[in-house]
Amino acid sequence: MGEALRIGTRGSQLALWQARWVQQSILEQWPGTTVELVIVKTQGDKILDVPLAQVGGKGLFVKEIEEALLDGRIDLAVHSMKDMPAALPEGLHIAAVPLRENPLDALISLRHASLADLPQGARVGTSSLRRGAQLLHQRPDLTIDPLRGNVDTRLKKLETTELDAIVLAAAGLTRLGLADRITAHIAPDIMLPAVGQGALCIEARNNDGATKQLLAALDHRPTHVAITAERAFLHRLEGGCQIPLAGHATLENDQLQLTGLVAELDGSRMVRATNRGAPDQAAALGRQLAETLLHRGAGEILERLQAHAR
Ligand SMILES: NCc1[nH]cc(CCC(=O)O)c1CC(=O)O
Repeated sequence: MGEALRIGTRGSQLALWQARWVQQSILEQWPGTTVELVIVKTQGDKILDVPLAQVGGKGLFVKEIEEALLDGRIDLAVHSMKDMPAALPEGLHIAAVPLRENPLDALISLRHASLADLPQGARVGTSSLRRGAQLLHQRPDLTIDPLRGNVDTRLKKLETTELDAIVLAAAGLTRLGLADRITAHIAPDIMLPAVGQGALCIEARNNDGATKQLLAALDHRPTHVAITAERAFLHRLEGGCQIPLAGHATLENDQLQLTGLVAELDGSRMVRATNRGAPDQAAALGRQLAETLLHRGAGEILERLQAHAR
């Protein structure tokens, strides 16, 4: 191969770790390839003091990298799957989904051993509507405080503020070599993960057959199938505003199982359901689960949230 393959990534430590991991994996699969990283600065990295829900949502981290991909400044993009909106821009596709890291959320506390051990009225840091609503559903006595910034910044706030605990994705901590900071993993029946949590998304141009073929070697089919179900579920429910929404699929013994939920911001209502089916029906399974939730009251929750956002 003549020219270098350019991987586009954000500049955060976690994003760089993920991009380097993809770079290594490409080199292992295709020795002799030249692969370089191109750091793309995004608005999301510049605005760190405002809740993500107020500054344009999660698409913020992704859009500018996708523009670089569409412009041909990079050949592939590496994202956290969790940060990907359900719809991709015209001309781009998910070329590979590597093996998923631990998908669960983690509680980090300097003084308490688990969520159940937090004292009455404890303060928990998270800016995620999904985490806040599920925490309050389980423990209405808790106070949820906003918490943004990269993983290091958030961990530091545990030491410098009055927070009793914070919640972060186990995957990000593990990748950064910080798994020893995890106090307890939170079981999915208490804290259902975000759609895509723990997985990577490798995105490429539809018209770039060579890169597509090269990246196919990095795909982990069971993870990709689970992600397909989760993202079809997301696609039906994702609207104009941020909502407390979670979705997690697993593939075991060739059976796909998808659980999803939509909650009220304060956790007072939660609509949750599980759907099972064949892996080749992943997208249909996700759409069906969304319809089930809408029928069971998620529609009213979404309408109220949308009215609230206007
Ligand atoms: N919200 C930001 C974000 N996007 C991806 C991860 C890392 C975990 C993952 O890849 O799912 C994180 C940090 C976190 O939620 O703790």
